[in-house]
Amino acid sequence: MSEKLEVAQARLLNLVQCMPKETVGLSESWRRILAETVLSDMDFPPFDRSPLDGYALIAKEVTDALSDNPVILRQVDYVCAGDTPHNNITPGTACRIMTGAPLPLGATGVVRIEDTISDGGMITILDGRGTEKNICFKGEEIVSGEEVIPAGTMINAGVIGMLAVLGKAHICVFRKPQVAIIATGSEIIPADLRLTPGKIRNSNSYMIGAQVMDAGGESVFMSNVQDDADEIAHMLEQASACDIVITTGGASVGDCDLIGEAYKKLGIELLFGRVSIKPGMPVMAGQRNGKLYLGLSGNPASAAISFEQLARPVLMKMCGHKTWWRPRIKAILAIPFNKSTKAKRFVWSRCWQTDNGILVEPLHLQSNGMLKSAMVANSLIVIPENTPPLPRGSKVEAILLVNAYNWV
Ligand SMILES: Nc1nc2c(c(=O)[nH]1)N[C@H]1C(S)=C(S)[C@@H](COP(=O)(O)OP(=O)(O)OC[C@H]3O[C@@H](n4cnc5c(N)ncnc54)[C@H](O)[C@@H]3O)O[C@H]1N2
Ligand code: MOO
Repeated sequence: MSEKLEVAQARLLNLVQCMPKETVGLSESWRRILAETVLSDMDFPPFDRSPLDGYALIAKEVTDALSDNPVILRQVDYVCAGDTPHNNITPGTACRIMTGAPLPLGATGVVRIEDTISDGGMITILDGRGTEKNICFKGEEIVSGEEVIPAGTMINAGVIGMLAVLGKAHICVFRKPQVAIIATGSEIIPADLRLTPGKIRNSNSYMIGAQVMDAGGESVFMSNVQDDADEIAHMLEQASACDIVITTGGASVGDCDLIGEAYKKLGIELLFGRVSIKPGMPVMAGQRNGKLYLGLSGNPASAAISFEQLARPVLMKMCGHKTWWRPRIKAILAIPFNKSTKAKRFVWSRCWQTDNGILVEPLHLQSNGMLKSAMVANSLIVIPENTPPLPRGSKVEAILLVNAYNWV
């Protein structure tokens, strides 16, 4: 009996929790998930500053200044970014100021350098309009005490920059789950070896390893093993120091499909043995002492889809993400999809925006042993169970193969 996908997902998600916390340096924090809410202990900017290279002055003195009606001021100071002003601005005076430098006391605006002429310490203002807007005010972005970044945020480039602004050189994040990856199959050889008759190179470990990293986990590559239940059990045991153990191959019903037998040998309790999806139906999950074991199909495209649907949400939860699911869109089939669908089907596809909505095109090669479509897909069409062939123009749902962090 095949488990329904949603039931299988719920069972796995119930089994795992968010990882413990650890502290990392800022430069190692990209793509990690914040485990603390970050407060600011200061205003930002920390002082009123100039957004321009120009002259700080009293704005209302130059409001009407134009080239045929210039205002002449006396320069009393000079301040670069990193300096502090020495003199206050009083009526009739100005301070030459650089971008990012603190505004002198008394200044209420800045005129850009291109709108001035400097001659012997006297500054002619040729255009003073809008001068009062040329100030970045203390605290205009962040006020002291503010909660700037909530726990659970994924640290993208913007967040990393903000953490530096706030002086957070070390931050508390959730540990990355370690995922052991074992390719099983007597036909499998490492990617760097010459092919001999009957053998194929192990592509699954590399592909699943990349999917693990994309979901925020750390891939631990174990040696490949032959179709031998004792050998598989031995490798599973070795791998069980990791947080999750994923195998590929041997998940179906053939004489050489021995993952189930290896689970039995180790006392791993089977959670389910098949899931009602195409591709990826042969996929098993087990648990021992609260640790999750996932047996993905050997067929690369099936393994990739099972990983997407079952392992990825689990890893997203363990990593501390608030959203475990990729974004979904409604789209229109650009070409027919001629197969009928019994079990829920995921179809590698490309979608694009048009003036009349989003169109989506199933890719040509969809076989469970092929990877060409997975290389170029930007989406997966989701076809519900018991759906007849779909004509061009049908409305379908698709999962976007992008990360949802900035989407919802
Ligand atoms: N009688 C039945 N036979 C099959 C069924 C079924 O329901 N009844 N299901 C089919 C489906 S669907 C799939 S998918 C496969 C799944 O088989 P396994 O998960 O047991 O995987 P294997 O047999 O070990 O390998 C399948 C295929 O993938 C190649 N492979 C395996 N490992 C790798 C790797 N690391 N890198 C690249 N390619 C790999 C392997 O050589 C096989 O060609 O079962 C069907 N059969
Ligand atoms: O279920 Mo198999 O994984 O169709 O391709």
